[in-house]
Amino acid sequence: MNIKIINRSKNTLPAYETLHAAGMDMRADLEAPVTLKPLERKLIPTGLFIELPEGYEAQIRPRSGLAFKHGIGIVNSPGTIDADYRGEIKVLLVNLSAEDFEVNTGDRIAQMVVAKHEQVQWQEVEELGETTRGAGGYGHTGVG
Ligand SMILES: O=c1ccn([C@H]2C[C@H](O)[C@@H](COP(=O)(O)OP(=O)(O)OP(=O)(O)O)O2)c(=O)[nH]1
Ligand SMILES: [Mg+2]
Repeated sequence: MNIKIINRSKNTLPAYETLHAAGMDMRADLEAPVTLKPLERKLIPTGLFIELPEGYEAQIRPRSGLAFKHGIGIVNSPGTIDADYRGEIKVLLVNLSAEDFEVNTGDRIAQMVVAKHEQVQWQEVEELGETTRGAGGYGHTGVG
């Protein structure tokens, strides 16, 4: 499917890095390099603006390589880009390592997955359907 995009960044458009990749890598678009100190979070601009069709969202997800090698995560992971959002897509990185982490323009800082979603209407009732699980949760089936 085609999705309208405005690219005001210094980077090429986000792209799937492999044939069947779910996510397109997103690159930082900065005036100057940004340093994230340990436990610091910063909103990183991408210079990208998109127009998703109704019924679609874009999820901004972390990259596992950055997470594993440098402890870099996304605070609100997965970030949600609404179909009616017309602002710049930004990525809220956090440094969960003990070392400073520098972000430069062009660095692949996150990945974007475009997904379908439903919008539901509530049907308010007094009782819900019975199940074997019932209200059990938070590990009630055990760990082993
Ligand atoms: O990682 C993200 C998450 C959100 N957004 C943009 C697109 C999204 O449509 C909008 C609002 O995001 P969200 O609903 O998660 O934030 P909110 O705190 O509920 O703000 P709002 O009251 O504007 O909905 O911000 C981003 O650019 N990056
Ligand atoms: Mg919101």
